[in-house]
Amino acid sequence: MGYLSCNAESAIATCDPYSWDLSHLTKKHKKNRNKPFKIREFSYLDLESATNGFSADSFLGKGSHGFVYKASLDDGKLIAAVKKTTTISNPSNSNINNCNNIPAENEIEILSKIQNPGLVNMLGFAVDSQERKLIVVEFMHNGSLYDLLHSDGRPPGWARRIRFALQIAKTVQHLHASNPPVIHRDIKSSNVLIDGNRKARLGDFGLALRGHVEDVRVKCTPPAGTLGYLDPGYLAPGDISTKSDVFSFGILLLEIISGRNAIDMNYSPPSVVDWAAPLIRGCDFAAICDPRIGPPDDPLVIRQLAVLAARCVRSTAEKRPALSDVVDCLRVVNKRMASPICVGCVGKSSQSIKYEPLDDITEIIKISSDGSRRKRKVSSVAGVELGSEAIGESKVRVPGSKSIGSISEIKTAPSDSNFGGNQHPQFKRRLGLIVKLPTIELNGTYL
Ligand SMILES: Nc1ncnc2c1ncn2[C@@H]1O[C@H](COP(=O)(O)OP(=O)(O)OP(=O)(O)O)[C@@H](O)[C@H]1O
Repeated sequence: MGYLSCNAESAIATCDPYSWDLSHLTKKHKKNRNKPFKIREFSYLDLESATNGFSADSFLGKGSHGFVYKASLDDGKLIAAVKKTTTISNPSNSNINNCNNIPAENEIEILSKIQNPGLVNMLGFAVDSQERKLIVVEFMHNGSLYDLLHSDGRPPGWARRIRFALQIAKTVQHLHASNPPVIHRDIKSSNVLIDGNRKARLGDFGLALRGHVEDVRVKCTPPAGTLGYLDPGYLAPGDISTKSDVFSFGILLLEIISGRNAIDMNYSPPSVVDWAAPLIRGCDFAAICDPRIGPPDDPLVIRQLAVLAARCVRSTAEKRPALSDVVDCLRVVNKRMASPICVGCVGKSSQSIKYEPLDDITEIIKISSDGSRRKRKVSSVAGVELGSEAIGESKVRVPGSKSIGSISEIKTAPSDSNFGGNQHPQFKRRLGLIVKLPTIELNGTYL
């Protein structure tokens, strides 16, 4: 069994043109930075036997690029998850400057350079006889946030939801603050996994980009992401920025608050943004709360969460907050959750409370309280095929939206006068099918 042993700095020094800027790390992180992390090269046979021949019993789930299995390695001392990709590797794709790395190659390349307690870290990899990559990552004992939010089991309460949101925000902030920055591009609840300590970790770096936005490699990579979470302003390679992750995080936050899918045909409108926007604008914060748990006791908590989500999904990327601001805000909310609330507030609906203006957000909420939308475009998903799933009829639920892989296949549809004149063309074509992204236009802002 081979080992590729390196610590963060030497890994970067040897495999990468960038140097790893550690200046932003905390004392604790700095202590860990010299701790080497090992990327092991497993043999295919090891993984085959560790998963009982990739048996149904070991099967954990299916993604757009392959299957995930639970593996028992090192005589049962190491429990891991093995991601078996279905995409055959093309040797010409493994070039470090290639803009169209297949997800498995990309994930290995990025995760071999970054390790963080907030990530589903890579332990190693293997290659099968057909040159397909298998990625071995830390096993997450408590499944995905998607399953936690959308399964029939007991739904998580507010304290847990806010903790999860804060943990993920901190991890994404860390990625964005790295040198060079890492843009995840596929933040969504099925890529948030819950570990044995009930901590939310971010996984699936198949679409992630590591580099500065002006780097050729980043600049020439086609847009990618998951429908429902994808920044509507991210239409061309050059549109990429960390703010696209902020948009996806905003959708995730709305999902955490409401317990509904990013796109759900059982709701009208199906897009969580279109659905939540008028309610937040009308200060009807209770209406966006997951009905299974109702609003939090402290109405200021839901107000701050809702307004934060609204800021993250603004259509103008520059107006969205940076992840560091998101972390600050969630820290305040998290602290508030832990502190005793004012007795007089309990039981009142959030609408009956008089709010003190917080900051510029108040202005966002005031834009329209009657729910009317100027320049509004009706949002829906029509005849979209995502992986093996076909969505098109109403009453169809989208079970954990699948990533649209490095979507060189997605091309802006030919301009159509009905949808022209808008800064974000609304329609995209994927494999000949028309995909309409969920967007709202209200004088250039979402809310
Ligand atoms: N490290 C892990 N530990 C435990 N379960 C995992 C792990 N990684 C993935 N899974 C399970 O396998 C499922 C599929 O994961 P995968 O990352 O391949 O796809 P996805 O995120 O659901 O979809 P997509 O590939 O479109 O992003 C997850 O939803 C999760 O239930």
